[in-house]
Amino acid sequence: MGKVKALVLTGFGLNCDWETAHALERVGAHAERVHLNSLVTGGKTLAVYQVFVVGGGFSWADEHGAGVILAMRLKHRLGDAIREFIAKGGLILGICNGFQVLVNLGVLPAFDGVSFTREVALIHNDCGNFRDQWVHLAVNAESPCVFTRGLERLELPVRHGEGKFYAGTKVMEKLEANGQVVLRYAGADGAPAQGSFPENPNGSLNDIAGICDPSGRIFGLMPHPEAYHHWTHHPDWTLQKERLRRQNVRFSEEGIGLEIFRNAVHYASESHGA
Ligand SMILES: NC(=O)CC[C@H](N)C(=O)O
Repeated sequence: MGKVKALVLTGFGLNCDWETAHALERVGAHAERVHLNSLVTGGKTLAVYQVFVVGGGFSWADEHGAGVILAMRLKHRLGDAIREFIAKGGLILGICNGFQVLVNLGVLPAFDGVSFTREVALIHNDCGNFRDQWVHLAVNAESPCVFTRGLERLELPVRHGEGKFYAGTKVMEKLEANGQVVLRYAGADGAPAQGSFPENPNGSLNDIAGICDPSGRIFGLMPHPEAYHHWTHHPDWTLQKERLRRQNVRFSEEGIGLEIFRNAVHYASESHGA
C-alpha cells in the first residue's frame, strides 16, 4: 500500500509550504511542494494527488485583497483540474492565505458545488492591524468536516491582517443550518468568544474561524495547524507537561495541529485505498 500523496502549493509569496509539507510527512503522507507554474504548464498534474493544500503566506503581496490574484490564476488556468479533483473525491485544505484563496475561488462554501464566484469574504481585521497571537477554537461536532473528526477544542496561532469572516444574512443562515461552520474562536473554557477581542482576533461574524463545503472534504481555516506540530511551539510549553500531568492527560510530543493533517491522510488512505 502506497503513501497518500499530498500536493502543497508554492510560489508567488506563499510561505508556509515547508512547515506544511513537514506536518503532512509527520503523519505518514508523501508531501510534495509544487510551484503553481508547474501545475499551469503541465509539469505536474493535480489528478495524481489525494490531498491538495494551499497554505499560508502573502501571495501576490495581498494586492487587490488577500488571496484574490492567486484565486483568479487558479480559476482561469486550473479550474477544470480543480473541478475534476473535487469530483473524484480529493481533499482540499486552505490555511490562512489558502483559506482566503478558496473563498475567492468559490471552492468554499460551495453550497451547490464549486461556484467559481465569491459567496463569502475574509476582510480586514476589525482591530485595524495584523494579528499574531494564539487562539482557542471550538470544533462544531455537527459539521461533516473530515479534517476535524474526533476533535473538540484546539489551540493554534493566527497571523493575518484579513481574517474577518463576512457574509450576508442568508448565506450565514445557510452555513449554520448546513453545519458548514467548523471552527469558532472561543475563550479558554471553549465557549464561543461572542465577538470579544482578542479571543475573536478579527471580528469574524459568529466567531467563524473555519468552514467546510457540504461534503466536508474541502476545509478552510484562518489559524495555522502546521505551526503547532510539536509541543514546544506552544507559548506555555514549559508549563504544559506539568499541567497535563495534573489533569491526568497523557503527554504527547505532538502539537494538536497535526491531528488536522492526520485526519486528512487517514480519510484519503481509506477512500483511495492508498
Ligand atoms: N499567514 C497568512 O497566511 C496571512 C494571510 C494574509 N497575507 C493576511 O495577512 O491576511
